[in-house]
Amino acid sequence: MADLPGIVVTGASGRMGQMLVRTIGASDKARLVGCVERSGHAWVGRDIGECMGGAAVGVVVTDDPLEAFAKAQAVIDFTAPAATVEFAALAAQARAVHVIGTTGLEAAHLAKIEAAARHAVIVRAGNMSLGVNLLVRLTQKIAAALDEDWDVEIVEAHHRMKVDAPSGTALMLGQAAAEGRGVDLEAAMDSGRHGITGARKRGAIGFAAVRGGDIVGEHDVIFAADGERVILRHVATDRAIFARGALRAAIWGQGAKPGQYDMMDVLGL
Ligand SMILES: NC(=O)c1ccc[n+]([C@@H]2O[C@H](COP(=O)([O-])OP(=O)(O)OC[C@H]3O[C@@H](n4cnc5c(N)ncnc54)[C@H](O)[C@@H]3O)[C@@H](O)[C@H]2O)c1
Ligand SMILES: O=C(O)C1=N[C@H](C(=O)O)CCC1
Repeated sequence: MADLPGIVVTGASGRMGQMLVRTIGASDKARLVGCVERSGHAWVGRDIGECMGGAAVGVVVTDDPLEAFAKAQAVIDFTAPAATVEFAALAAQARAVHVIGTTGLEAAHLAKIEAAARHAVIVRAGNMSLGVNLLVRLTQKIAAALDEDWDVEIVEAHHRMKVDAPSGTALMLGQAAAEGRGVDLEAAMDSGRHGITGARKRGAIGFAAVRGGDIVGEHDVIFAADGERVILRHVATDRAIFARGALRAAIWGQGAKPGQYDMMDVLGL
């Protein structure tokens, strides 16, 4: 047991944090060695098992990430952009693999993560599920096969608490469509239409976001031409798919050289 990779979960009280604690607890390939929450959070100083309504598991939630990371071989991080940037530097200092699921990262955040990856293994993906990563590959292939008579639209739906849009997954799918077509996503992106928008620009890659209720995550990639449509769809019904992917990435990262990787590397897609 002691030779299994030790994992720290950041944002342990969150929707993904709790799912990760359960997934690692049930795994025979890794062990939970730490849980981090923000300072002032009611769970800090308490056993994570009891916080989640069960028996004590011997892991006390801390607000000191460096102390927690020092005991770990990997950090799994589904929190918020500012926290993730801080954790990237600390995980590199502790020589722990950093698995980043956090979305909504902007250019300045990504530059700091890239800097940390010079000294450490970082696996980052806007979606850690096998199904979505397959969909990304399919999107790239279909976009490469179809010309600009086929309009690409990405429609995503998530729960009412999600704070970023387009979703990380939608951006991965948009990037795949842009790569398939050999264009730059930033130049082709048309997101959040409103008002008198004018007719659709040829070659645009459109994004639309739905937010409501407890939707775990749904993504459609629509290729629409005159007279026909191709629609690729992924529907997540359980956050366990993201947690399983993240744990697989943490274990895979143990043998890797410093650098930044994604789930395509982990899954061999
Ligand atoms: N990549 C994927 O597969 C995937 C899947 C699901 C969610 N996500 C992303 O993961 C992130 C979290 O999603 P969620 O639904 O769990 O959100 P959430 O709001 O339920 O959880 C976030 C947690 O992070 C904690 N946190 C914030 N700042 C912190 C800090 N400085 N130190 C320690 N903890 C801190 C919060 O207190 C909270 O408990 C979002 O960016 C979301 O888009 C990614
Ligand atoms: O619940 C979320 O938030 C999710 N975020 C990821 C995204 O932004 O695509 C993955 C799906 C769930």
